[in-house]
Amino acid sequence: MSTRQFFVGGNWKLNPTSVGKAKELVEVLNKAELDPNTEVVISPPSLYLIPVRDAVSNKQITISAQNAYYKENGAFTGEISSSQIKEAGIPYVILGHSERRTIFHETNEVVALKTRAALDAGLKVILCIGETLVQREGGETTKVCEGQLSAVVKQTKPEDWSNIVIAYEPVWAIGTGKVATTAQAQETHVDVRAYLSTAVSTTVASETRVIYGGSVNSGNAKDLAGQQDIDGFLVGGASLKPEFVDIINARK
Ligand SMILES: O=C(CO)COP(=O)(O)O
Repeated sequence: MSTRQFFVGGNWKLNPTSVGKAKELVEVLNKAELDPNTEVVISPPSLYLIPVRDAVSNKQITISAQNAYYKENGAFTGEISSSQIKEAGIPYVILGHSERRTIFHETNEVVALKTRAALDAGLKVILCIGETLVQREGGETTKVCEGQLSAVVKQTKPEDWSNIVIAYEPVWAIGTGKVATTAQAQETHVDVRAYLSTAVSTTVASETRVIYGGSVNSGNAKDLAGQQDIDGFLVGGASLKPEFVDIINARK
């Protein structure tokens, strides 16, 4: 097994519907017995970042924003910046989630600029990549993931990668109940490492955590977590349920 620490993130997306419910989710985690070897990160909507930060009592759990703009300040109505997130004591930001790419039209280049800005502000980045069903069926998975990564490679130096976790999230598996098979996920993770090895360095390829996202639940997490190149998960729907604890403990 590698020295890469197992990482489980809960991407709450635009959930739950009140700060009280957000605190209830935190309470479940505060009381749970979590595998001390897993890094646990929860990502509430921006408005709940600070109350959730304050509600977390288990030091093993840290917080992530779900997005950040690449400008530090200015006339950008509706945006928040990485430096504001950092100042609020939030260590992580998710960037390039497929919902941002698809619904909000974020290009590879915009995601790369956001990554650069987040790293410059001192945040750690959960960088999401992944192909659509049409792209997978067209045999383009590797090409698509490499394109998404190469835009970020252009904006970064090898040393930046210790602050990046790559989340491979095939779009066809997100929120659909169709999880990638362990073989499909493992194969793409190997391809991601092969790409990093040539585009950045062999050290970055072997040390960067590559986690999987897309319909992960307590029933499939153990099998996926047993794969050599799957270093954890980014969980959507199941991170809002008590089974999130079982996913955190998938390697226990
Ligand atoms: O998008 C995801 C995590 O970022 C995955 O969502 P689901 O776990 O709901 O499929």
